[in-house]
Parts: sequence; structure tokens; C-alpha cells
Amino acid sequence: MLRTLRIPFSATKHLPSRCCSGFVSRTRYVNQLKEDDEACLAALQNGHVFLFHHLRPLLQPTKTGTLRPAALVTPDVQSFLERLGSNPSLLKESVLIGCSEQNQAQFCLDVGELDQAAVEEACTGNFMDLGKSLFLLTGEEAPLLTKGQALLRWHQTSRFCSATGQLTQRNQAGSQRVCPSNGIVYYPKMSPVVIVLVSDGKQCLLGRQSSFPRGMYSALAGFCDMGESLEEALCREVAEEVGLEVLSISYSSSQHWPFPHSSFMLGCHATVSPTHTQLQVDHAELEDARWFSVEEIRSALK
Ligand SMILES: NC(=O)C1=CN([C@@H]2O[C@H](COP(=O)(O)OP(=O)(O)OC[C@H]3O[C@@H](n4cnc5c(N)ncnc54)[C@H](OP(=O)(O)O)[C@@H]3O)[C@@H](O)[C@H]2O)C=CC1
Ligand SMILES: [Mg+2]
Repeated sequence: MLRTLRIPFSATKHLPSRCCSGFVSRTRYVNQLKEDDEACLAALQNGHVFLFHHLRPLLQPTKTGTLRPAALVTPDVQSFLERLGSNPSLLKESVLIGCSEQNQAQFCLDVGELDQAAVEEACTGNFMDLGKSLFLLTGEEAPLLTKGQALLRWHQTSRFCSATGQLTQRNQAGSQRVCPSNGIVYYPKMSPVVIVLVSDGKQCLLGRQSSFPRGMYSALAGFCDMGESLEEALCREVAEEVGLEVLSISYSSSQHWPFPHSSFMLGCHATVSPTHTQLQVDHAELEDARWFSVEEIRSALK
């Protein structure tokens, strides 16, 4: 069986947006902030802060009636935190998520300990479920929030060293946590996931889980097992979920995927033989899977 991973030229269209002179300096600046707590704290004083409340991002309405993530300036955040009687060190719990094209460091902060309505009033915005927010935001804004939520969740759920049980200490950027007694360094964790559009040359294969909204079908997906390559995980998932053997694989693109938690999703195309397309759906995993013609996909996308 042929199992090749081909990176098509078109994958370059998914490279992060960059302005030719600023990308390298911004990247190095962010890296420096991860390594230098004092520099990171200084950047926080002049940076932008995106607020979350129990991991739900704050969105503000724009003049055109759309919603945008609220990029607040630190002095404003500091002053309403004081007004609402928050813990004075709360701002320092911000996590670094990047640097804007205007060279402004960007942070996320969860203010779940404060009254939600009071923060919403102070910021003229609303905290919204991240899943819903993703449908309302642009392709550039959404990754900022998914990254912020993932980092905030990681800090909320990884506070203790799994070897000693001691409280770990984070660096100012929030890019790592260290156990004070044995020095183990913990980094944020992601689960690799493969998502694959299987084709027999004429039709493509889509499936649905019972938890999906009515009528929704998607490409097949699954978590990579420990020790597996991307290709092995893809072939195993297709075999497990629909009982088919894959002939060839090509990589398409990747993205951070916030569900159920921090997944790292790798998107691929795969082919099966047009003479072996009979599905044996594992109904423990999928409610249904079936072949769709190009016309059906076109009309669904319309
Ligand atoms: N179109 C899309 O955008 C779609 C995206 N997805 C995404 O793809 C990913 C895979 O989803 P799914 O098809 O359900 O996965 P799988 O087909 O791998 O099956 C899910 C099962 O895998 C087990 N599992 C193994 N490793 C993990 C892990 N690291 N985290 C959670 N569960 C794990 C769980 O078993 P147990 O609970 O028994 O322990 C879970 O029930 C998810 O991130 C999901 O959100 C999925 C479908 C469509
Ligand atoms: Mg699956």
C-alpha cells in the first residue's frame, strides 16, 4: 500500500500573514518576552489585553454592527480592575499571545473572579461562548482568541507538578511552568488530530457524529495515538470509522483547533480505490457516513 505525504505548493497560501520587514523582528521580540520576565511585564504595561470570563472571550460591537475581540489598553484594564475590587496582582496573570503588526504585545487575561455583568458594562462588550464567537470573527481575529483560551485553560488546569504535587510557578509570559522542588519545566500541551477528506476520484466521503447539529456532515477526523505518524493515524482512523483502506495521502494545511481542548489539527486529502468504496461504518463512532458528489457539495456550500 502506498502511503505518501506530499506537501503541495498551494500549502504556502496558508503561511501566516507577514509584512516583509516586520515579521522577523516581531517574532524575535515575542521570543525575548518569553525568556525575560521583566521585559514581559514592561510590555504588558504598554500592551493590549483581551479579556475572558471563565474562558469566554469579550467581544465588542463595531459601528458596522459586527463583533470584534476587545483589544483593551493596559491602563484601562488596570483602572477598572481596581474599581471592581479585584486582586491587585490579577493583571500579572495575563498570558502573552503575540505581537500586533503595530508592534504592540498582545495578552489574554481571565477575569472569571469578577462579576461578569460589571466587567461587561465597564468594557461595553459581552463575553461569548468561543464556539459561537468563531462564526462571527475574521480569519485573523479567531486564532488570537483560540490561542488565548488554550493558554488560559492550560494554566487553570496544570497548576501542580505531576511528580511532586507541588504548586508550579509560571513565567511572566505564561509560556511555561516550573516545579520549584525538582525543576521540571512544563510546556502547554496540544493533542494532534488528523482531519481528512477521502475521495474515490469522483465523490468525497463525509460523516456525522450524533452530537453534530442536524444535517451537518464533515470530513473524518481523529486523535493521533502515541507513537503514530500522521499517515498512520489517518489510515487507522479511516479504517476504524468507515472500514476503508487509503491508497495515497496529501497534506493540505493545519490549524489550532480549540475543541474539545487544545487540538493541533492537520488537514489532509486521501484517495481510496474506486473499486473499493463500500462503507462499513462503526456506529459507535459515527452516526452516519456516505459518499457525496461534487454537485451535492456545491449545492450544500451555496
Ligand atoms: N469538521 C470538523 O471540524 C471536525 C472536527 N473534529 C475534531 O477532530 C478531533 C477528533 O474528534 P473525534 O472524531 O471525536 O476523535 P476520535 O475519532 O479520535 O474519537 C474520539 C475518542 O477518542 C478518544 N481520545 C483519544 N485521544 C483523545 C484526546 N487527546 N482528547 C480527547 N479524546 C481522545 C476519546 O475516547 P474516550 O472519550 O472514550 O476517552 C474520544 O471519545 C476533535 O478535536 C474534534 O473537535 C471532529 C469532527 C469534525
Ligand atoms: Mg472521529
